[in-house]
Amino acid sequence: MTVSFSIIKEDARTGARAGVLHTLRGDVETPVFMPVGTQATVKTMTPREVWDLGGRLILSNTYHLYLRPGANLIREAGGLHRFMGWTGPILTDSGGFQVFSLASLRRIEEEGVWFRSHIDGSEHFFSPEKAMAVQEALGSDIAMAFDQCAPYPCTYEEAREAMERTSRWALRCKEARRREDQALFGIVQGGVHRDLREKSAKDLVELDFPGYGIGGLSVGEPKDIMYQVLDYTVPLLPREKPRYLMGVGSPDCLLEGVARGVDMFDCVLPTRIARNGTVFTREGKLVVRNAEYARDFRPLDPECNCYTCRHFTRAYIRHLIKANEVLGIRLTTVHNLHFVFELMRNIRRAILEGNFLEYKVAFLAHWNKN
Ligand SMILES: CNc1nc2c(CCNCc3ccccc3)c3nc(N)[nH]c(=O)c3cc2[nH]1
Ligand SMILES: [Zn+2]
Repeated sequence: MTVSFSIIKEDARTGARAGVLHTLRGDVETPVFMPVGTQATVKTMTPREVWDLGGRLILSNTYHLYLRPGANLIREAGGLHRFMGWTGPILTDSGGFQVFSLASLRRIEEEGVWFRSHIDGSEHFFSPEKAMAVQEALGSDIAMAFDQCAPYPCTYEEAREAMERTSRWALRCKEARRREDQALFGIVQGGVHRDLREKSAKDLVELDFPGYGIGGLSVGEPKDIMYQVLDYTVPLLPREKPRYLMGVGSPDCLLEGVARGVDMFDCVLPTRIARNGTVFTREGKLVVRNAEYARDFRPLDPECNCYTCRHFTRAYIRHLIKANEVLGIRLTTVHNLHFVFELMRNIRRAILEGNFLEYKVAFLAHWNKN
């Protein structure tokens, strides 16, 4: 068995659950936030630092690694784990989303997608079979099906076509599998249309995947629309399988997603905003590069006990960032990753202790203060 899921505790008043994702490279406590390692690195962090902060399952990307350095090179290196020095489990996204969002799209056909590389403009073809071959060369523990994520907004017809193609491609991905040591998760599409989401979930559940991605969200729709779609989509998925809300999210979205029964999340936000000098605090975001912090000798977040907050001040970190010193964005990244991992630890503890709803209300009261 490659990946299995155990539910430890289900919250009595919300859809939240605390669980364990069992993988061949170790167990992962859920709800889990997966830091994004787009180009085989969680930017500015060593694998040891990601692990020490609490990272257990990281995300990488088929599209990026296929283009550079190439799937065959990574296969020759012994696979992605050895190539990047990460011994824990890795989940790879199929590239479906990146081809549609990053590459200059050429043509979508039933067979697959022609696109131009965002790196050098060279022309490439991706299909469900190709996406599976690349993910098997990378050797990730969890591969995502090659899907078509409809943009937001889009017409009902566009959402229906993308959803139906995603279902057909999910079957092709499942049939293209060769590795026994890699799990394949299907991805539910259907835009913001309940009937399309129901059909998508039905198609994918019939294929009996070990876990399910919820795609097509966090693509520009208002947050309350995303929450509404989750309200009716999560219950369509098997209770005993993990649900992965793709591309989400900020602390408030993590809490709202957990409350609706989501187990897995990934988002570039914590690491991306860190690189432009913005950090998470209990009271919301803080843009430490702003002039107001030039003589502020407090830690980024007085309530945080991360390495950055225990040793450095806002004034020092602001100076480093203004001076383009690499240490600056390393320190903000350490803090943001600690913040999100600590949030997920607190969420899981609250579910186990039966006070998740109180924790969520209290956290959001501070988070939305300004
Ligand atoms: C940000 N909002 C959002 N992200 C979505 C993604 C990508 C998730 N993040 C993967 C990643 C991997 C490495 C580097 C960077 C990102 C999706 N992926 C797929 N396959 N399908 C989706 O519908 C889909 C929808 C999304 N919405
Ligand atoms: Zn901190």
